[in-house]
Amino acid sequence: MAKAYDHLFKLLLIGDSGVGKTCLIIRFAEDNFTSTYISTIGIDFKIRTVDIDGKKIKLQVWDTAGQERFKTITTAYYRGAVGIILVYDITDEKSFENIQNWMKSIKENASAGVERLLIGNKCDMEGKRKVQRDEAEKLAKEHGIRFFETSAKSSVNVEEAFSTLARDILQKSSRKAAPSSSRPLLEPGPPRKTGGKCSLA
Ligand SMILES: Nc1nc2c(ncn2[C@@H]2O[C@H](COP(=O)(O)OP(=O)(O)OP(=O)(O)O)[C@@H](O)[C@H]2O)c(=O)[nH]1
Repeated sequence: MAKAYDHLFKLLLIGDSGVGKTCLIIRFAEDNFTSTYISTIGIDFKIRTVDIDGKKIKLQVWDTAGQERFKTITTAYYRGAVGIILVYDITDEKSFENIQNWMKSIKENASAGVERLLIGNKCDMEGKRKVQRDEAEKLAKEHGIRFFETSAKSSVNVEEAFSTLARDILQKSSRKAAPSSSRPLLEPGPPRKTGGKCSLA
């Protein structure tokens, strides 16, 4: 029987407790949202297969608990991920400041070539915004990664963020598989654009 997918990518979402990691995954995998907050215990995952540039990509998306007490369990999952999404909440300054710590955690625990992406979630709450978009853009640029403002609630940029990460991983893996005359894996890629403006002002 033909394989149901061409590639399997393991993705991981990390970030402070309450920023919306679970909701982003539920929006992406099930196109659903609930405002009831049930904090993740340890780790969980959901699956969705997407079509990227004619390839079937099965995304296994791991949801980690943001609470400090689960750190030993969650960091054990970093190593197997090919992509990590760092999430903060645009209405919570502290969650943005902590992105530096989450970056450090990736450096300490993830595989060297892991593809990263930064998300500022809850962009439907413009009136309560504490983190300016340009601050986050600057941070993303410093780390050479892409950035999206999303809303799991209003379904803004969620699809775009996940498929952009999947596409970047796919392109990286095909460059890796290509003959040595092609661009080396570690050479910086083309300038990285950040995601479109969160349309909910
Ligand atoms: N307004 C708004 N609320 C959101 C959004 N995403 C999540 N929330 C709410 O924020 C709260 C926390 O969401 P979760 O997805 O459980 O947060 P988490 O990051 O998984 O939290 P932990 O499991 O504790 O790490 C819930 O009450 C959600 O309904 C969003 O895009 N907009």
